Amino acid sequence: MLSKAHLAPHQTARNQAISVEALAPGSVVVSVPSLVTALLPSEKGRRCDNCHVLESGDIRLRKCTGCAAYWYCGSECQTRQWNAHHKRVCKYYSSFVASPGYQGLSSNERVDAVLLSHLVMQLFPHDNFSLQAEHNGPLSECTDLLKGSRLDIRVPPICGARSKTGDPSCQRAAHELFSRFGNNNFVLHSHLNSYAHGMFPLASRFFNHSCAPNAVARYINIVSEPVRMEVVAIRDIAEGEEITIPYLDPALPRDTRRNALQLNYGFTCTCQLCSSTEWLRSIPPPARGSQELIILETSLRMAVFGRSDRVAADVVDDRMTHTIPEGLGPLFHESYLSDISERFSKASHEGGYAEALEIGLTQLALYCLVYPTNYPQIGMHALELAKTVWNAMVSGERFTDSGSLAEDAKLYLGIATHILGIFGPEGDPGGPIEEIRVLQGLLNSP
Ligand SMILES: C[S@@+](CC[C@H](N)C(=O)[O-])C[C@H]1O[C@@H](n2cnc3c(N)ncnc32)[C@H](O)[C@@H]1O
Repeated sequence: MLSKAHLAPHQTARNQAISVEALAPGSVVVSVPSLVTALLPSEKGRRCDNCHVLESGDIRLRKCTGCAAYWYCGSECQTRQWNAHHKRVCKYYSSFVASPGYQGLSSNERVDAVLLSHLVMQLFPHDNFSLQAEHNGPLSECTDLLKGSRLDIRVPPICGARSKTGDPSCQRAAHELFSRFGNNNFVLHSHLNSYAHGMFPLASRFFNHSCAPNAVARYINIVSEPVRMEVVAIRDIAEGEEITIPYLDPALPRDTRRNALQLNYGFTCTCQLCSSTEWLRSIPPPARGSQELIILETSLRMAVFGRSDRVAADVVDDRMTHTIPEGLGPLFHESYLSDISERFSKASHEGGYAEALEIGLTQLALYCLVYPTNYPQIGMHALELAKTVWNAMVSGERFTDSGSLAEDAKLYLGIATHILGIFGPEGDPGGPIEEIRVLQGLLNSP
């Protein structure tokens, strides 16, 4: 039992997390430390390998002199990780990453190979790879997790003394643990950008998936402490209601989500988004710039904002429920969202602000339909729009209705403030909440 949720039986998922009290948006349902993590290769040397804080003016990272591949913010983190698993990894790490077995893996698989190595070395410190776990210990927490449904898993090589890792009992233990990776592990993020993979067995044990979740995960980095995962309510959750989180991006097309959930987790999603969009077929959108596409995009903005040229402040009203109008099906094809995201990003960074603001508004309308209310990505996009409006205001680019630009910026900033305020700060210092504060100052200055 967690303080705000308890486990109850679930028809198909074994168990589910049920709220023991009414929760308001922004409430932290659970805060749990990581059992084990591994940084993405791009983050090595930028973050402490143990607590994952970023190098900064105040924090200087020092290399492990043994392997020259792990970095620490101080002796506390270095000692903790040494005792947890690094003393059994350090000597073998450089030959491990140069080995054909590791080199043949994709970048995600490489992170999981390192994560598995950390886990095995941590759980079996005396090379007794017995799976007979102590009740309530970390090994039993791991083996208590449901196994994934994939039959084709290929257990990656693990880093450590060859005489130990090649031992059949070690291989068996690695297989048992790895068979739970795909459907239980998490990708850690800071300001919604991924930086590591990690295991949080207690959170895995509790939270089922929904494409229309009422909670999301955020990650908290504190110097010299294990990264914490917090599950935060994004809307009102009633006492007795199931608390769910998204296992994948709900903005992915319905078929893509369903295939991925079936393949990796072995279930068919029956959430409100999946069941209300059964009619959606994969129809490609009309060509970019065509009249048909302009009509569809205008209808989309009308459906969400009640007008096509401007955002409506009440898109963040928790009582608003948006249903996807049937005629807009082609805008939910997988090529469309990636196309407009790319066009918005290009136009908002390179100028051509009028175009950026129109595409960005359409993207916001799409997000309001596919994401649940207060989903952090809606807030992040509203912030990008507010910044783009600000850039447009100071660029000197001429707009037919430039008088409303400052008002638009405030509307977008209001949406970002509301949603990202509920999500709260995550990961590294600065980030969107700081950007909102700066932009608010600029907009309010005379
Ligand atoms: C991280 S675990 C979630 C906790 C799990 N219910 C338990 O009792 O341990 C993930 C597994 O739960 C099940 N699951 C999660 N969400 C589900 C859903 N919406 N419908 C059916 N099964 C689900 C799947 O078996 C999936 O592989």
